Amino acid sequence: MDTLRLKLRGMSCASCANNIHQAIRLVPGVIDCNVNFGVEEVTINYDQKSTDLKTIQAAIAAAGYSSYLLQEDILSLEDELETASKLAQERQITRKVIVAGVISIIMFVGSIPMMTGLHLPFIPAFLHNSWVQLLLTTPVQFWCGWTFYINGWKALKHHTATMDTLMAVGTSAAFLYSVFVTLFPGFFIAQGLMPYVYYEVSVIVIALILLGRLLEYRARGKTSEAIHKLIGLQPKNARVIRDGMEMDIPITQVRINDVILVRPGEKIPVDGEVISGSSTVDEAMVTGESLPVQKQPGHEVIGATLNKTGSFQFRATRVGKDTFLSQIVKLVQQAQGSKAPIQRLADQVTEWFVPVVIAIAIATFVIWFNFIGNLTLAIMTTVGVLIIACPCALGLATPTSIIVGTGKGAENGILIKDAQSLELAHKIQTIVLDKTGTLTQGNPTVTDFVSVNGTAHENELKLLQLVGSVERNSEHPLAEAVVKYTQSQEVSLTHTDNFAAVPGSGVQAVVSGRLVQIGTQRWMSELKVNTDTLQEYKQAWEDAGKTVILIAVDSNIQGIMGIADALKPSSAAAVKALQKLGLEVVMLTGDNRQTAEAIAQEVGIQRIFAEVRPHQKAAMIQSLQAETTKVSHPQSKIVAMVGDGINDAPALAQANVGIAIGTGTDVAIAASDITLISGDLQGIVTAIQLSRATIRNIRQNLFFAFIYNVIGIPVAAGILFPFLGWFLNPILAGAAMALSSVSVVTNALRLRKFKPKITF
Ligand SMILES: Nc1ncnc2c1ncn2[C@@H]1O[C@H](COP(=O)(O)OP(=O)(O)OP(=O)(O)O)[C@@H](O)[C@H]1O
Ligand SMILES: [Cu+]
Ligand SMILES: [Mg+2]
Repeated sequence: MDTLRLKLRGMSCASCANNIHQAIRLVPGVIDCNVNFGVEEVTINYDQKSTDLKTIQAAIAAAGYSSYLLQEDILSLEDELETASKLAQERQITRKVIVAGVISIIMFVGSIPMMTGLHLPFIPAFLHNSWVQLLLTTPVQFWCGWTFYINGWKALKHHTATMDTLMAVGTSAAFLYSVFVTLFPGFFIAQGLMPYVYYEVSVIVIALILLGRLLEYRARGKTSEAIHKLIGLQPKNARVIRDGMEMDIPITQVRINDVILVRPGEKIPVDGEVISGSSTVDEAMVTGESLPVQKQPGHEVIGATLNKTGSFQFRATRVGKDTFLSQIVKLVQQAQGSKAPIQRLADQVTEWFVPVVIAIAIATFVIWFNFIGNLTLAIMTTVGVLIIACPCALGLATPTSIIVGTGKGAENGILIKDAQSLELAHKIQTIVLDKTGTLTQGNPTVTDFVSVNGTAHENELKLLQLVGSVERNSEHPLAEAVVKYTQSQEVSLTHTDNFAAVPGSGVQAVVSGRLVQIGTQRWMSELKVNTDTLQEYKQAWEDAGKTVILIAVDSNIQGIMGIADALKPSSAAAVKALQKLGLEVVMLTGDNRQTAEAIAQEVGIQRIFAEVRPHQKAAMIQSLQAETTKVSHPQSKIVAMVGDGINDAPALAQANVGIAIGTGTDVAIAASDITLISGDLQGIVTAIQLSRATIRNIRQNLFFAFIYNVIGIPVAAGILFPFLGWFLNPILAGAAMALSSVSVVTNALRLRKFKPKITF
């Protein structure tokens, strides 16, 4: 299966998105596709054996829309041609709005004496002549309103209808009716009807709808502000040292392994590893981490972050579309193009909307004309229904909020994989935190070491040599800490045989013919190693929240080590904030129960699952999900898992929302639904707050979008006429339509003001 992302052109409302969706689905070999009206993009999953880009593009073209492949290098903004065509389009709409607007005003002013019955000498009477009005209306109808005809026709050819269809039919009806009255006034007089013309209906409605589109178009540009900011972070040039020469080159020419010089106050151009010099770097724009980070040789630097105090040289490790920034941008773009489950309802409504509306319009006409016999009212109510009914705001309601919400997340160092995860996050009931690397800094250090054979330096060193030699083979963070410790004691490590790691228990190997085993108390018991002599140390260290590992040589206990891993400074506050949000916070760890309890107490967690083997972690999540909230209404709980991404992957996948902690550049973005770029747990709180704010915003939008239609259609159809004597003037219907899209997008833009609330 292959995935393809195309930019789309020519959509005017959600019905268009629906049409494109249908057209692509019908291409043999397409597995599924997702058209996003908000970002004007489509994501297509297809089988590359049975179809290709050309066929799919042809299908889109046949449906009346254009498409082109998104650029490989996402960091370069849309190319100039694209920007120019966008500007030209905007200018064209603006011109039409002005023409339609000016003519609207003239016609409105011209009809004042007629409407009010006043004699106003400064308003020339000829303005109300129907032939003059016909002359004024024609350019608006057929120049300003031309796109409605074009798009309506395209849709008709595919046996569908869109907003443009409704607009074309609606305004044409008002226009043609007026032309008929202008030509044959006698026909109406003979029937006892006044020969009124309604040219201004068509003109003003076209002006309003175009104005609405223009405002919506502009506002929608602002929804992706966050991503433009991210892209704009990338510096243009890099100062590389090649063949001993310093030179400034464009960032696109930087290659892997180039040595790059960065001076104080400069942006770091690409990702890399410091080779000389030192400095502090402000990474806030990428990781969300507000404190500057110390950098020394061996440390990784992230492209687009800001160098503060010192100068240094680094070796480029990732360039172009592989940089961390590019990955973030790509991820955010994908998330913005994805569909939130909450949109399903809106989609279903849109799918049925246009045919249903046309049916209501016909019914309205038939009732007013055939049963009541009033042609004028019949025409006006039908036009009103056609104009108020457009579901365009409905198509914007969800995507615009999602675009702003995911962008806002990225600004705060929270990468959200798709709209679904963003939506689900506000429903989380239980949150499971991994201990090591999540609550703690993940920088374990050996703090205590005791050997059974007393403290004679000689004996200690001998044992350390065995321990270090074995642990050198292991990738576990604890092993790293042990090796570091042995190095600090200047023991030389030796060769080992038959190394084996027992996940969740420990490691073993043979060193100079002796079997060395290092691991948990439980494992020692399983191995029948008596550890009684060291219990006192074990108790004391575990109570202090340290991880204890025992060392056995040839099945005899030889030593014990205490390893401390400091809590992240933010952990306790974050746990408290999560509990305040009403979530149950649970700790999950492979470590010993006592150690776990000590840590849990420090951060304020009551529920602990300790000594959980790596392969059991996913099952633990499953059992938490199975816990039901109410007995009468069994509903599984929404559980989030927070882990360091790599070894917790199965648990992250099992959880409803998997949140990975990715510190610096080592992010396992793919494994999780949400990635906190900096290790700060406050990010979880922010993510949940953001999810809540976004969902609230979407609900408001859906309300705004629906309310106009729900109230507008029956009123336009004339339901109130028998009681109050009024129906919705088509002009008001046009105003309501324009207002609905604009109010939805404006409301979505309010989300830009989202700020994480830090609670203590
Ligand atoms: N390489 C090793 N050397 C010594 N002990 C080890 C090693 N690997 C695992 N252990 C022992 O097994 C225990 C469980 O390890 P595991 O990797 O499952 O969890 P963890 O990393 O300690 O904690 P968490 O689940 O919070 O990440 C460790 O606490 C340690 O006592
Ligand atoms: Cu509309
Ligand atoms: Mg671990």
